Amino acid sequence: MRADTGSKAVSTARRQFFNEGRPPQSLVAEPILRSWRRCADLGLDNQVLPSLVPLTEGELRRASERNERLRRLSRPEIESLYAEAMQTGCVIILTDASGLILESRGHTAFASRAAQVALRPGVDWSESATGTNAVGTALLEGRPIAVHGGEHYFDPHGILSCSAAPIMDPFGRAVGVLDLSGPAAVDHRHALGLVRLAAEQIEHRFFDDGFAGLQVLRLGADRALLGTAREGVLVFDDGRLVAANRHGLGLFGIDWSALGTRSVDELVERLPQGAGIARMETAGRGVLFGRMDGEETVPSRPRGARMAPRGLPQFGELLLREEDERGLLRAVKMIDAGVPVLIQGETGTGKEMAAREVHRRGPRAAAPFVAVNCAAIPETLIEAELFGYEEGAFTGARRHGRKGLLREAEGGVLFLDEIGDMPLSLQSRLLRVLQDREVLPLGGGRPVSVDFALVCATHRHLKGLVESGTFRSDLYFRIAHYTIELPAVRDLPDRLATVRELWRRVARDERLVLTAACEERLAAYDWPGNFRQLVGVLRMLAALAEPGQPVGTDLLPQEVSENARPQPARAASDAPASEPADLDAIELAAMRRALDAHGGNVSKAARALGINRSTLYRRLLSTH
Ligand SMILES: Nc1ncnc2c1ncn2[C@@H]1O[C@H](COP(=O)(O)OP(=O)(O)OP(=O)(O)O)[C@@H](O)[C@H]1O
Repeated sequence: MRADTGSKAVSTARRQFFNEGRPPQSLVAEPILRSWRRCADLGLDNQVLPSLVPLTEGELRRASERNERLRRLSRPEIESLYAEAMQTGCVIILTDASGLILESRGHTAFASRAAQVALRPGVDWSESATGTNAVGTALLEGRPIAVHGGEHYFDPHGILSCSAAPIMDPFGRAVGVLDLSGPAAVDHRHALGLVRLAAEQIEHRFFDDGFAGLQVLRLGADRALLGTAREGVLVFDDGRLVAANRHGLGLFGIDWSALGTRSVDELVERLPQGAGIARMETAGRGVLFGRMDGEETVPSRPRGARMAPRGLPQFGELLLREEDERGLLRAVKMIDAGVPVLIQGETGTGKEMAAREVHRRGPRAAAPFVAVNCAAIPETLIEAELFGYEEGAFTGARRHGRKGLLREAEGGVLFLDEIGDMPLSLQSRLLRVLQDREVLPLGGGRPVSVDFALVCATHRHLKGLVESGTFRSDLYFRIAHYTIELPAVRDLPDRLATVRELWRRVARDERLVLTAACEERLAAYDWPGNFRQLVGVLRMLAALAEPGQPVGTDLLPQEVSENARPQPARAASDAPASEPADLDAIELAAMRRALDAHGGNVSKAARALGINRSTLYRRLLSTH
């Protein structure tokens, strides 16, 4: 249990530990105290924050490249936590295995405060460099941890409240840390649960790439967990356990040290044969359900994740309107014919997802998809990033020069996100490349011919930018031959169905349900951050949900529950979601009212309604 980390208890603990040199008695949690001791042993002075010099842009880029897989697998979780971060004024941080911050996303106001205490990309947050902190301490302790305010070793870090979970690869190595950090003054009670769950999802994704030639067993005490991130995964090489996730190890009460030493028959009587789920007898752990990964039998992604939802048009994983689906199918043909595609839409409407899917379906699928966010790269660097440079082109240039992203997209698709933010000078250079199909690297050298298909995206009104003179009209006409406008969530024709489908994907457990009222509020909200924000909120609800206990409106972020536009038609209650006939809805509403009138006493409400207690229970709890 967490010790009382109220500021008074922590101040007393700090005084005892740092000023009086004696161990504080149960005023801070054991892991925090252990960490303080480690830092003191290293000779760190809690009042003097060491100067933490961030990596240079180039060094950080190389560190990011080395961690490309971690970043790729973490991206969906970071996207999902983004909504939470924006609502609670936090930032999401991804670090490498040593605690070096690779990425930080979220609330800009807090991000700039955090940067003042060096909580920003390129800085080392290992415990030995930065004292007790969620990232470094989670890495050393090997488990998720929250560090609030004064629990940080260094005094200036008292402004932070951070929750972090290490990300373990299938071989039990910590490959990074996911962290949610915010102001110490705000109560971030769900943060630790959210990062723990997100880290679990990322760890599960490590198994998606497959283990050629090895036997991958997916198992759980409940067959419904198979195919979700909560399933156990064990990988055997010639009968020996060589890789696993935490759940798989937990099912047998073993840890990572079992890798390489345990054999399959020490764990299960025999592996499931053939396709489908089998009951498995285990050595001393009762009956489990399991199935083997096989080419045709077991999809590596969660079951049903790609199933077309009833009546909702889809393009890959994107939910959209029928006309958009048709438009994107045409975009694949455009790419094939060498015509650039422009995708417009508000933030979070799936522009990048759409571009990736267009690439995946097109003739260039086997070649790279290179995404460049024109708004995220500093103006001074974007030219070098895009066009590459020769050795010694400018101070700080790499020894052997750099190829540039345009050439890295050779044969594939170049995705220029936020093209509306591209500086005018670069627009002319890009236009020249598109006309000549040649790139001239910075610092001279010979022009190099390039072959890539171009997909651009923007949330801005590009035509308006042309009219105001901030976007070149000739470039506009070059890239906007074929334009698609992705819809905002509020413009979708069936928002309830969209909410339900996204919930099905996010919850991945049929026992997790939303009440009808909750669904309706979600469908009625305007979602300025569109799908990204909606998916983020659904993930948060899924993290809080308990199987069999419908998630009600009380768990919705205030912003959503207060600003949902009232839906006409049926009166929604906080009873489990279903698609009731009107009579059902009326009946449920009556039951709700009776319950309210009797202070939640089911016996009294049943009596007032003239039905028996078990009928009322059943009716209220039924999900269909
Ligand atoms: N149409 C959609 N259907 C389902 N999920 C979506 C859709 N669009 C976006 N998402 C979700 O939102 C996240 C963000 O999507 P994406 O990055 O493609 O949006 P974007 O329009 O490129 O955003 P931005 O303009 O901010 O860069 C995705 O990871 C996904 O979870």
